[in-house]
Amino acid sequence: MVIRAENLYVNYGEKEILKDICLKVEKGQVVSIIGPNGSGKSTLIKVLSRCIKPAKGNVYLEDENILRLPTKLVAKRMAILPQFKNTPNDITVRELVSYGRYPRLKFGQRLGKKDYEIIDWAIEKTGIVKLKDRHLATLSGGEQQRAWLAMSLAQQPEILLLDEPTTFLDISYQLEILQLVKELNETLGLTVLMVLHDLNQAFRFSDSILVLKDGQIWEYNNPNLVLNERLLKEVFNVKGHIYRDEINRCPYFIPYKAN
Ligand SMILES: Nc1ncnc2c1ncn2[C@@H]1O[C@H](COP(=O)(O)OP(=O)(O)OP(=O)(O)O)[C@@H](O)[C@H]1O
Repeated sequence: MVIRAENLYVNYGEKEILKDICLKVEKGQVVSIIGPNGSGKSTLIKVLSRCIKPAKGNVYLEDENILRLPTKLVAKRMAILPQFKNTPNDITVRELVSYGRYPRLKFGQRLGKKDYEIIDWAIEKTGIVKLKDRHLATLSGGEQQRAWLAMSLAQQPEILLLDEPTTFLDISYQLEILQLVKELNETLGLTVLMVLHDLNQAFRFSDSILVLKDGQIWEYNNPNLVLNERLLKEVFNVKGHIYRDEINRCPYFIPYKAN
């Protein structure tokens, strides 16, 4: 397996946010983290990518404790697209995407031909060729989101951690981004962990679903086993009609409010 978390606890001040999280993610899997607002999804992504330290427990990348690995090595293997990004105003899209290559450069080394080819590949893959010379600050939220994803791809990671990658995107780009993530998973063997709010998209694009409720794992299983009336009621406080999408071979539901 590529990522393993053992008995993770995360606190913010006195408040316990994540409690006793144990999970394994196998190489080449797409795992979506779902759960209500405030259930700890972003915190889990942050602790798995060592943006924050756990109060207790450990995260392993293969068999190495992530806290003991050099930052550059972690950045070579893992790219993270956070929910909130500090968007620099004065750089172009292509410059942003090029930052993805820096973990791969040696001290003092400049970007070379191969780096620029990968930068252009990432720009093309995310459909932002026409935007590449624009300043980031002039782009719409969705366009910026694709530029950030391109930067993550330029990193050529083995593991991609995405926190709500479809925020700000219209439905067409939501599907395009998720299809792209799935394609990269299938063609490059990329392991993907992402937070998704759209449950039906999570069921469609993931091998496994990790459900968080009140900072604990409520369920971690394949979409067919995760989606049921109990999930909708106990975790999301809705009712729903559950169906099967035979084209995409996944379950989906149409929700309605309980009361
Ligand atoms: N830096 C922080 N300091 C204090 N509390 C925090 C901090 N970051 C998050 N929290 C709290 O931790 C809890 C979990 O937050 P987190 O962002 O992980 O949830 P989430 O499931 O991603 O939520 P959402 O679906 O709304 O994005 C929330 O109660 C939040 O208010």
